[in-house]
Amino acid sequence: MDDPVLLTGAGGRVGQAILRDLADDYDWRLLDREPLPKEKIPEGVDDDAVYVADVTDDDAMREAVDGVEAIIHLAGDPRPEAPWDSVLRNNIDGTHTVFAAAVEAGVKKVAFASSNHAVGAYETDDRTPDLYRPHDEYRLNGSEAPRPSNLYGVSKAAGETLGRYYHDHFDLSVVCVRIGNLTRGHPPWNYERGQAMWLSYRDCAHLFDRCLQADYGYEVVYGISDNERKYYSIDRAREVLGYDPVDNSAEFEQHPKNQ
Ligand SMILES: NC(=O)C1=CN([C@@H]2O[C@H](COP(=O)(O)OP(=O)(O)OC[C@H]3O[C@@H](n4cnc5c(N)ncnc54)[C@H](O)[C@@H]3O)[C@@H](O)[C@H]2O)C=CC1
Ligand SMILES: O=C1O[C@H](COP(=O)(O)O)[C@@H](O)[C@H](O)[C@H]1O
Repeated sequence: MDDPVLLTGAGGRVGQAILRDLADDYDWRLLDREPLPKEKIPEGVDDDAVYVADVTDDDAMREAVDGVEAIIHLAGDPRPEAPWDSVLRNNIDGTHTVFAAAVEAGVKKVAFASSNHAVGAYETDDRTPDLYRPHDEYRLNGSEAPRPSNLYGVSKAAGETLGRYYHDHFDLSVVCVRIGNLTRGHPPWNYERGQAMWLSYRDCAHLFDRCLQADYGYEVVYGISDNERKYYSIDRAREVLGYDPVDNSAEFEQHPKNQ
């Protein structure tokens, strides 16, 4: 990719996982509403490529996307318990502003950070906890309709729909990644749901790298490692994006203290 890539929410966990492995692979433009401390900015990223801005600010977003080839849009309120006023502003309005600025500037593709919480209500009482265990064969594959767990999940489903709209009407390539549970170093201990949807840092960076490199129209994929316990299929991410994860939460089943 010759032209810059804009990373919104660059100072957060997902943004930092991406930059940890891909710092040297792209001409990054980093955006976050919080000023990024030095240690969060990779060497080689100039000060003028770092934007302190809110994604709901139309003018700031217009400036940030000018000349950009692709966007990884992560900025937003990531809390499953986030209240409506926050997800409405940061997640829905912010995502609309990013997509609108993208099409106006002729950006080619946007990878949008959606969430497992867009589909959390598939985890019904009769399916759980078996759903989280290796023997269970139930799979969500990305073609199912959203069934949000909470208002945060509603905001992610809205982001996916905005992506569909901007793809269908403006030919923007959009991939919505329903990210599972990004945890550094190992999956969450004593949390079967978290182990089933674990996304390791290196698989996260690889997945978003594939989102930048692959050709697609509009896609919804799951962003998890190749966990034995999975109830999200990663087949579509493999087929369309060439995603080839290396981690599996089963390799970390026991807390080191209990081994
Ligand atoms: N960490 C995870 O396991 C998962 C994360 N996601 C999604 O991935 C994205 C990133 O999540 P994390 O890195 O975990 O969150 P985080 O809270 O660590 O990072 C989010 C970053 O976005 C910035 N931000 C928030 N609102 C903003 C706004 N209006 N304008 C500009 N910047 C803003 C924050 O300052 C922060 O640096 C979020 O959209 C979240 O919903 C989805 C599923 C799982
Ligand atoms: O979307 C998100 O999902 C993960 C996993 O959800 P959890 O309810 O099982 O913890 C969450 O950790 C993350 O903060 C959130 O953005």
